[in-house]
Amino acid sequence: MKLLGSTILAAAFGGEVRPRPDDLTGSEAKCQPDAERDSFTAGKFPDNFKWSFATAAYQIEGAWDADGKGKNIWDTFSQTDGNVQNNDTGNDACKSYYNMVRDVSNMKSLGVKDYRFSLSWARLCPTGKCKDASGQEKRGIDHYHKFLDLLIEADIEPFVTLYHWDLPQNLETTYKGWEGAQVVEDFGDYARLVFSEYGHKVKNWITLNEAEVVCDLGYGIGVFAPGKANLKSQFDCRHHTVLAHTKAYHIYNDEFRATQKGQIGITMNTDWYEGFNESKDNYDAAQRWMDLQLGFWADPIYLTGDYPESVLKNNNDTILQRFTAEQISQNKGAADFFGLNHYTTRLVTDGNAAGENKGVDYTQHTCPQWPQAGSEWLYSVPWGYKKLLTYIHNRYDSEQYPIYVTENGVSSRGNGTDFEPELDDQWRIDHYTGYIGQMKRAIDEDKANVQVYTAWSLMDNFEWASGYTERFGMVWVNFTDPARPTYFKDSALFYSDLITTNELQCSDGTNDGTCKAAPTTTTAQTTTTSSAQLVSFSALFFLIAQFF
Ligand SMILES: CCCCCCCCCCCCC/C=C/[C@@H](O)[C@@H](N)CO[C@@H]1O[C@H](CO)[C@H](O)[C@H](O)[C@H]1O
Repeated sequence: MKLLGSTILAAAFGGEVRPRPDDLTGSEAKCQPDAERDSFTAGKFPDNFKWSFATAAYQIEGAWDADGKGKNIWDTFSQTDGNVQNNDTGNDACKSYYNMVRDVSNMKSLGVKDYRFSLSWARLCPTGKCKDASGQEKRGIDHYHKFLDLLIEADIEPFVTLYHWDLPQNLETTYKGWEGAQVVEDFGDYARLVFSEYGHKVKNWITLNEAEVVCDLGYGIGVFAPGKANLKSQFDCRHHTVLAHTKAYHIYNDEFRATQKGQIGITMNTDWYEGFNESKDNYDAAQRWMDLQLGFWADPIYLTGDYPESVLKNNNDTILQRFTAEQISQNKGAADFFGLNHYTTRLVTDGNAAGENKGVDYTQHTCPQWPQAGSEWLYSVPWGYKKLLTYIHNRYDSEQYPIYVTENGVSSRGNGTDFEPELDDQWRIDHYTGYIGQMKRAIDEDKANVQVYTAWSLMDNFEWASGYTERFGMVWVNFTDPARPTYFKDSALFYSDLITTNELQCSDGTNDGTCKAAPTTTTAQTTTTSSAQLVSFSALFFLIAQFF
């Protein structure tokens, strides 16, 4: 493996480069290279460390109306013109519903031992109502039995996510989905069905994937399903996701744990938010972002049972429902591990508001030096990952709640076509090497108890509102060919090597324990995006950044 120059790295990330919202000049201290901060170590990982791949049902399965499956909110959203780039849908996606053997055999060839995937709620219970047999769909239930049997036969351990964004449409139509309190009960019934059906085959359960994205993008600004834009809807959704997780945890704990002997947790997503400089106001502003994006779920479950102080202080009870004393005691400690999805970093400044808004506002910034991936929001900043892991270790006690990294990865955009697959993704290997190296530092230097690392994703798939324009996979999928042939990218071989040896090599192939991070540079602006798109993406990001 060769260390590529940073210009190539930056250009190859996307092929087609996105507009950037950077407002920093790059001369700011935290944008500058820092040898100590940016270097990372190679070498062996702890024994029993698990290397996994992740996917999600709606993003890979297709077969959107096969075998009695009910419609879900992403079917509705993507089948409505104008919601997804190119009006792409997940109707067929990677056709994994029909290609279970292909997916398992790809993993087997790569030496994969652990695989995270999600169940489609509406495949098991078409209306979302799972309480009794009349609401359940046997063909859907049988499908996942077959898939689990294939995994087990291939010696691949399943990590199963119950909810990865595809809420049965009926629940959205009947009581506004995650806005309605009834969703907590219905999610509990769904969880009970899943544990009782599959609990003898599955020992690792993840209740919800990225509730923050579900609620903020789906109900708060409406760029994801179900496409609502309302502050109260967003916070009702947030509140109900905490309660839904806690409900499922206690069902597992009380009814299944003793016999099934598995573990259960939630997966939260967060960027690393770093004070722009050492000023206390900026440090506090960054902490407020951490509280809102991560602490909203992590504090109730792993710390106090209740929302972080800044969240309680800055949101009155007409917006944010408060937990009862009983709920607080049910929330606290309701997990066996700390599931984390992490992709990128932001610098934060305080809004400098006075009066009653003091300590409320903040602004995010990115450095022009940070290489941008194929997704506009994703900048490659490996040092932020180490800081985040250390923060989680200290604040949420990773000795008690081991950290399972359930997603980390990087996208390309526009490089290669289905007819000319771009399988040389050394830039992706360099990105993973940097992030995994910084994770190793957090483990070795700061004693963060990280036990699982999961790459997003096994294969290219339906990237939500971006459709098929962004590729996160280590396996290339030809979305034009009805047979959906797949090809290993170079990164798949890199990851396979990591799984087999449990040892990280530096990008230049050396392994003396001290790799130097690849220098970074501004992404080359060779965009082919139209100016109309530039305006809309910038506007969208302005909206997201200003939202809270
Ligand atoms: C014609 C209309 C086009 C509209 C285009 C809208 C684009 C919206 C972009 C929204 C920005 C998203 C920011 C969120 C980022 C991440 O937190 C989030 N995507 C992480 O979620 C996980 O990401 C994986 C890769 O993105 C993967 O998709 C997985 O399912 C998620 O768990």
